[in-house]
Amino acid sequence: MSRYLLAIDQGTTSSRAIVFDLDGHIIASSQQEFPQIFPQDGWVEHDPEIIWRTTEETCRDVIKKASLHASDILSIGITNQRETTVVWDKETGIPVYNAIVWQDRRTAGLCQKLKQEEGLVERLTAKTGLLLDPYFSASKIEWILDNVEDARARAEAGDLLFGTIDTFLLWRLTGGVQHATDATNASRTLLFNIHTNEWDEELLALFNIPINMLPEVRDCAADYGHTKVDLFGVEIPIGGIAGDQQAALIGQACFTPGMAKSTYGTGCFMIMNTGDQALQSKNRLLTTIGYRINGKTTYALEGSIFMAGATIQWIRDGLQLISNAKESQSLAEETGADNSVYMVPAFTGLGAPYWDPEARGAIFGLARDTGIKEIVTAGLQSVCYQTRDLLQAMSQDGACPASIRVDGGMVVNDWLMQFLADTLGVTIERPRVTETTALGVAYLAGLQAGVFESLEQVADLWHNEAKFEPKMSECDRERLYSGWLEAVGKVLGNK
Ligand SMILES: Nc1ncnc2c1ncn2[C@@H]1O[C@H](COP(=O)(O)OP(=O)(O)O)[C@@H](O)[C@H]1O
Ligand SMILES: O=P(O)(O)OC[C@H](O)CO
Repeated sequence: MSRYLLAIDQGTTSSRAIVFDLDGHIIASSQQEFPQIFPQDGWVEHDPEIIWRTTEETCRDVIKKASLHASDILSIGITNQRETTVVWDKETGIPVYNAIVWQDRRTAGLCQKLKQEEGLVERLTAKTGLLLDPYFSASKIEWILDNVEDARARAEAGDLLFGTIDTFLLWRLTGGVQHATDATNASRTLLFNIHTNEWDEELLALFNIPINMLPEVRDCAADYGHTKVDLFGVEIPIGGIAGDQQAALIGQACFTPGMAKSTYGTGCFMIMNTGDQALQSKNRLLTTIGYRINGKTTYALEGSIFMAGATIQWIRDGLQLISNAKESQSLAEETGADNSVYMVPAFTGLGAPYWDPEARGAIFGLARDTGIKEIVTAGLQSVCYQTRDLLQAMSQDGACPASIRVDGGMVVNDWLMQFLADTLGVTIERPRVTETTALGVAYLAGLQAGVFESLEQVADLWHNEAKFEPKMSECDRERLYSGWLEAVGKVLGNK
């Protein structure tokens, strides 16, 4: 009998496949990192064939590692790096260009031009909950159609399809049968009206995108078809899709308005459940679809930071100050929290609440005795200060979480978690399973397969592993944070 759920977690730096049992325990996992492509300053691409290959290989590998047969998998869930855009040929399935990654800023000029139109930004925000920024898919699709030879003509003739990574993988997994996405991924395109749950014709016209390129939008737990038989030897149903940050909201069981999670992977994304209310931020946070289940939309408020773990990767690979990310913890322990070096990792601009695609990174406060450990610590601290920026913005919007559930690759770092609690003045809760993104979409696949009856049943499976309470004095907290605000001010003013 089938007793397992398989989650595909296609992230920015790696593809992962994880097998869970029906109580949400990890049975086996397989992961492959893949290359980032940086063709020009501010451009970030992935090779979609490598995304597909690593996904396929990790799925096969994890089934083998778990000593299972593919027929033991009850249902598959797909979760993905979100706004990343792929356009491919409907007949051949071959992408016409590399995937343009969410971090890519090449369309900053285009967005800037559109911003001149009176009232447009307000209208766009009212419909989509987002801002007019290169982060989202719309301007990336337009760029591909305008810059790849014949792409526009082929798109208009109905020969090209667009998808975020979930949609591209679904297309490949089902052998070109399913061209669909879920409401959370659709809500990140800047083309989807989050109130009516429909693609928006005005926005499609604005970005010159033919509607026939777009996938059908379904609930997060829905029938997404099944894998083609020659992939794993049997057809496996696909029952869940959600963008990775929304999947983490589900994996963290944040099902009640006011509950919040913050994920620390390549970037950092803090999301708070706002229930059936699409709360519009006055502080440049995003209103987004948290999940849509049984046709009912739950909204969320989101703060997105582009550089979290990627800052540590840069310190490791770019500066070569450390040989692995783990070393950052002992170096920070040596330095201590009271570090007068500040790093503003605006390598691809600044996200929420600043939204400045032109900003670039800087390190401030260097002294004669500054060494590797202070710079590495400043990298870790930048992640916490940026989270505080988000929390302040949320509080000013009247959304104030009492505690924050954390997950993602960075949260194994205890020093970072304590400094986060100190910087925010809020309790940080780390769950037993920190692979919450994969877990969330496994839950969705399980809901669709009838393993779980309700979200309440899923919530009972969440368990705390560690709690970090704020210990720093108010005075130190504010002093250190004001140093950060000063540093960010210089970056924003220095263009
Ligand atoms: N002990 C650690 N301390 C700080 N950062 C870490 C640590 N371990 C991993 N990281 C960072 O976490 C990130 C990986 O997290 P992950 O959730 O796998 O990312 P993604 O899903 O975005 O690919 C990397 O950027 C890495 O630098
Ligand atoms: O790949 P991650 O985990 O850094 O997540 C990327 C986000 O979905 C981008 O919005």
